[in-house]
Amino acid sequence: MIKIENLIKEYNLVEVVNIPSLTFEFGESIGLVGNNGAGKTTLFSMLLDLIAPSKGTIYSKDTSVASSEEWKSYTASFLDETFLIDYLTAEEYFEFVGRVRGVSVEQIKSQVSEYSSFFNGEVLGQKKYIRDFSKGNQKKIGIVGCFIGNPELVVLDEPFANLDPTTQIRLKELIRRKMEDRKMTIIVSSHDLQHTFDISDRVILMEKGKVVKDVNKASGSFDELMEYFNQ
Ligand SMILES: Nc1ncnc2c1ncn2[C@@H]1O[C@H](COP(=O)(O)OP(=O)(O)OP(=O)(O)O)[C@@H](O)[C@H]1O
Repeated sequence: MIKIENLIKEYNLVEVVNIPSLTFEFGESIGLVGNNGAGKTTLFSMLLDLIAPSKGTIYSKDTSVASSEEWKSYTASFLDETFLIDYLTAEEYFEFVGRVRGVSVEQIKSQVSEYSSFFNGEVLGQKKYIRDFSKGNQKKIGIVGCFIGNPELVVLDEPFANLDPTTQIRLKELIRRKMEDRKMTIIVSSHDLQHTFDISDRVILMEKGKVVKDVNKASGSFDELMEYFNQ
């Protein structure tokens, strides 16, 4: 579904991403891990055409994301709270996102209601603007907004950060449920190795802009990744 070719991003002549070749298959759940500054967010930003690569191309369904808008119709992402519209209530935001994705108001309401346990009573019916929610609840709104309309590709940057332990566990269940029928590709970056391993078919480890490990959960082991971080 996603094909990365000869991708380089430089800032001030320093390479922060250098990925010669990488593919993500449709229906895969991919975890992206790596220490601070490894290049995870920069990679996501290029995948979502928020920044331009210095060299190379990212293809989504064989079309370059930098030269077409086609991928936007089946892709949803939440990198941080700047992706939200903070002067809307949560309900207004979901309605806005749903309308953009061609989902009817009734369907939006019904889809959003599926996440009531994830929201834990703190998001719906609060009569407050997104900017007035806590960071964790803003994150919940952003994550659920991604799933409205069941896009084919979901990109989440550090979705576990700022969430309380109960919500982290519920998020893992939610992602696993979403992946059950393999009709979605999910790419998640995280500093939480255990959570990443729990929800991913494949874990990719980045270091200084490069992919240094690409572990398939079926054949690789969690210990293999832990060893890297224990050095
Ligand atoms: N606009 C920019 N100008 C200069 N350097 C940048 C810019 N954006 C990112 N970088 C650098 O690129 C490198 C990769 O940053 P990036 O945010 O992608 O890492 P990350 O893996 O997401 O890190 P973290 O886990 O801390 O969020 C870092 O060294 C960062 O300082």
